[in-house]
Amino acid sequence: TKLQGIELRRITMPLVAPFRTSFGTQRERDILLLRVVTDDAEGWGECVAMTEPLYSAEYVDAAADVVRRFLLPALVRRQESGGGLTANAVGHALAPVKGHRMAKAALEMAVLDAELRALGRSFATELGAVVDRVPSGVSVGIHDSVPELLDAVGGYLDEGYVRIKLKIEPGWDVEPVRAVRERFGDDVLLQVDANTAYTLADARHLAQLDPFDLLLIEQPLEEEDVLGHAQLARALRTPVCLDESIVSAQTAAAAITLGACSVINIKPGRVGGYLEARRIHDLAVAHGVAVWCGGMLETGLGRAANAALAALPGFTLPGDVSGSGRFYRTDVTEPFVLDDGHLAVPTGPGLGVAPLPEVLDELTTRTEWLPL
Ligand SMILES: O=C(O)CCC(=O)N[C@@H](C(=O)O)c1ccccc1
Repeated sequence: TKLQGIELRRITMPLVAPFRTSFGTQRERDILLLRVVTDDAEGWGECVAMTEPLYSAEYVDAAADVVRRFLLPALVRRQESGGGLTANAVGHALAPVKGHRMAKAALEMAVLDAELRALGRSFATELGAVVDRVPSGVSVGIHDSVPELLDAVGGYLDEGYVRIKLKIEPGWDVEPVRAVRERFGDDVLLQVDANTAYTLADARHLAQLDPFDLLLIEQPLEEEDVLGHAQLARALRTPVCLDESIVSAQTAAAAITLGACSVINIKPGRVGGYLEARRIHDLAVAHGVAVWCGGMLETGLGRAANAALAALPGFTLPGDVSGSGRFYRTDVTEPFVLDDGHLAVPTGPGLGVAPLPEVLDELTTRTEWLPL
């Protein structure tokens, strides 16, 4: 397919409630969307980078800049050298640029969406989905008090979410977990996410979570401390899951081999795209490591692609693939709505969803057309 140009579009979406994690509180999302126009179709990509580099080194202004100055020219060079621009070729064409995986993922996603729409094939079919609906877990932020947390958890369980993930940090960990277990019982699927907030010195403290039968503890240590996670895993009964540390199939292989994790949270943006996400899935399955699909407060565009990914056979744990209403009053696409604790995997060509023009225009803060 021949690329004609790319639109960079920034939208601002207010969150239905502040979302507090160990690295900060978010009240709105400033999102970069890419619209790729080819001879045959157009495709949408969503960059999951946040406004500030607090989750990882990427941030949305840098993503827009690296697309404009380095990633798009790399695609132009590839196209001018006669190489067809399929999604499979995008990763290779962008490889000389170091890092910026969320920006690369958004670009690959848009090219893949255009390619699949032209072929009339869904993301689910392309990626290898084996189910048509996926179980929805929900991520619950840090609250000001345990009663407020319990109200939030009760609300999500009433909505039908099949798994609860609690954000934790030093000073907000054992007590909220114990309170959730006491109020909602031992059968609720429950896990925690530290977003790198602890150190190895906290091992004995984190072992106090072992009696609560958690599915996993996610990314307790800093992203580069793979060996530390291997040591911590030996000190805990709760399975260790990695998020920020896993940026590629190569780092996933190393983490698994070093015993740093027994579960992996796959986020396509963090690893450079949906094709690399599938490689990590395949690798994890080969090693008997469970994977689940993480979330970055995506709009319905990223949510559609995540639901397709979460339908692959190795995604044996419920992911953070929540309904649109978890974060947004109005989604940029038709909203994803929980049905008996599950989301339907889109079946249409490409993402199977597209922005609603009037909503998109209302949310747009900036748009920029880059011709090739
Ligand atoms: O369901 C969702 O989309 C959010 C899930 C979630 O908690 N995401 C966290 C995370 O650390 O995984 C996050 C949110 C925003 C930005 C970075 C990270």
